[in-house]
Amino acid sequence: MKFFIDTANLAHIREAHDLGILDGVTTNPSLMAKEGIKGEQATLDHYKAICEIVDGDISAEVLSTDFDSMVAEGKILAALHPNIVVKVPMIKDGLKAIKYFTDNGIKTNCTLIFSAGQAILAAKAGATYVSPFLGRVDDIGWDGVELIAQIANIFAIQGYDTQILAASIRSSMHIVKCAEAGAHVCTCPLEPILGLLNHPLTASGLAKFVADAEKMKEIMQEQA
Ligand SMILES: O=P(O)(O)OC[C@H]1O[C@](O)(CO)[C@@H](O)[C@@H]1O
Repeated sequence: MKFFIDTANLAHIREAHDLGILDGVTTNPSLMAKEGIKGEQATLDHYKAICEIVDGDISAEVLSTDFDSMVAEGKILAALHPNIVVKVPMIKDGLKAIKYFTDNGIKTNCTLIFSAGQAILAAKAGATYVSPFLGRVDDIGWDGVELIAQIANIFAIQGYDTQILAASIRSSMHIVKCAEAGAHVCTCPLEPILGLLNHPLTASGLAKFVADAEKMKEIMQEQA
């Protein structure tokens, strides 16, 4: 499973990149706004800055919701860098835009996926990625991981090339569950990724190793 970071924060992107486990980045208008990015040129410049840090797929979302405007916006985004993936919402015009981009060699990420039916439509239109929103499905009392597993099963049976990008991930355990359920990619903020590092037995085991190493150093100094 690939790891994408879900943020527009350049420091967090650098930190995840420096861990050596980062395969790409996803952003959305809310995440861009959180970083204070306003206006078209500032937005395009920010995407370019992200592309300079990470050599992997970078999702950049269109803001409009009609076919012609989405195509126009997507072309501008895709022209920024070969790694840009145009993120398009799961609506009727979005589906048509995905087909258009696919036919013109532009990668897409179909966002706002909440059902297997929506994932099938996006795959049929040729989306590079579908983004089921696992956390938001959990929020309404349904099972987000089960949705990922259902889509993974359907895509395997049908032989779809579209990759499942598990989104709206809220915890380290969500990441592990997505890997088990067959997601090709998970995208989440830095914290759940860093959370995977932690285990109390690792912490107590390391404390003992460090203490014993100190004792060994003291003995070696005494003997020197
Ligand atoms: O429910 P949340 O935490 O706002 O997450 C929404 C998700 O939507 C996305 O836009 C999908 O890629 C991600 O940026 C994010 O994972």
